[in-house]
Amino acid sequence: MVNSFYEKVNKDELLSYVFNDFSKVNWEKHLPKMYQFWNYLLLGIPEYKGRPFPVHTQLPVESKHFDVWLRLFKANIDEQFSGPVADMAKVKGEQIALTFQYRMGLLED
Ligand code: HEM
Repeated sequence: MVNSFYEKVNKDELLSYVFNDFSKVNWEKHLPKMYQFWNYLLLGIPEYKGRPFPVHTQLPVESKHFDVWLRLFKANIDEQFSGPVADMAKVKGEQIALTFQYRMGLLED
C-alpha cells in the first residue's frame, strides 16, 4: 500500500515537485518510516517513533496539494483493499490531512 501510494505521488507533478525537487526525499529512509507509521495507525504495531507534523510546516504546500494527496491515497486503497481496515485507512488519511491543513493555517474556519 505504501509503495504503490508513493509510486502515484512520484508520477504526480504537483506532489513529486515537493517530495523530490524541494525536499529531495531519501526514499530508502522515508518508505520504512511510512510502513511503521501506517502499521501503527491501522494495525496497532507501535514501531513508529516520530512527530509527523513539524516536517510538513516547512513545505511549499497549499490545500490543493492536500487534495491531490488525499485523492491518490484513497484511490490507492480502493484499488487494493476493501473492508473495515481499508475504510479506517481512508478516514485516518482524511482526518490527518485536514488536521495538518488547519494547523498550517491553510483552511478558513
Ligand atoms: C500535501 C501533502 C503532503 C506532502 C507534500 C507531504 C510531504 C512529506 C515530506 C516531504 C516528508 C519528509 C520526508 C523525508 O524527508 O524524510 C513527509 C514526511 C511524513 N509525512 Fe507527509 N506529506 C503530505 C501529507 C501527509 C499526510 C496527510 C500524512 C499522514 C496521513 C503524512 C505523513 C507523514 C509522515 C508520518 C512522515 C514522516 C515524518 C517523520 O517521522 O520523519 N504526510 N511528508
